Amino acid sequence: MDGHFVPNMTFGAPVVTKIRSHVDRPAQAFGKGTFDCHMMISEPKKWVKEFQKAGCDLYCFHYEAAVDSTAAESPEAQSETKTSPKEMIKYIHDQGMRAGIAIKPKTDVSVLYDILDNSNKEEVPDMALVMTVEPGFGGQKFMPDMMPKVEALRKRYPELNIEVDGGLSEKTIDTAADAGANVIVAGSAVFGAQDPRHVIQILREAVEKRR
Ligand SMILES: O=C(CO)[C@@H](O)[C@H](O)COP(=O)(O)O
Repeated sequence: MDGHFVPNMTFGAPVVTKIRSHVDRPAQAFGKGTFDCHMMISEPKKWVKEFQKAGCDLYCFHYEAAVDSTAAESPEAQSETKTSPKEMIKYIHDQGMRAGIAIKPKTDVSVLYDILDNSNKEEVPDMALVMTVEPGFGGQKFMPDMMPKVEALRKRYPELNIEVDGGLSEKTIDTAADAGANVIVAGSAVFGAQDPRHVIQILREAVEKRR
């Protein structure tokens, strides 16, 4: 979080470097030890190389940060720092990382279809993240009305990694897993638990039993 794309700030690459020094790299894609860095930032391209050096395995940027809504009306207003989603994905792949693309709650899921249907695999994301809260703060309430987006993606892309983030817990996991989510982000439910391992196990089993 950069305090600009979202109204809050979190840590950057130095903290990722430090944690990486304690966690082995995953043996395979999405394996144990995967560092999935969700970049809630306005200039996602700027930090790709730095996060790659820090030990990030999957760099997930926001669709909304990679398109410039002012460009259609006024091409000269387009910021030089904007890079299209397809270019972003290729750039992330070129740095040896997997790529994820995230959408905020107000963004229609159909914006992802063109990106996912691309025949050039270098430009296709390895994961789509459907935000189930407005990004910016942990501890918010899960938005079940985001589930049609997950269902639509799962129906159209049976093999796609579909992540959900925001308000996931033992109470909401079945709704998300039923819709087709298979990558689960949980903050409060895990870090606030007396037995975090147990919560992780519940979340993991909910996804695995639907495979
Ligand atoms: O980062 C955000 C939103 O920006 C959060 O969604 C956390 O990543 C997950 O936190 P909980 O909702 O699980 O507390």
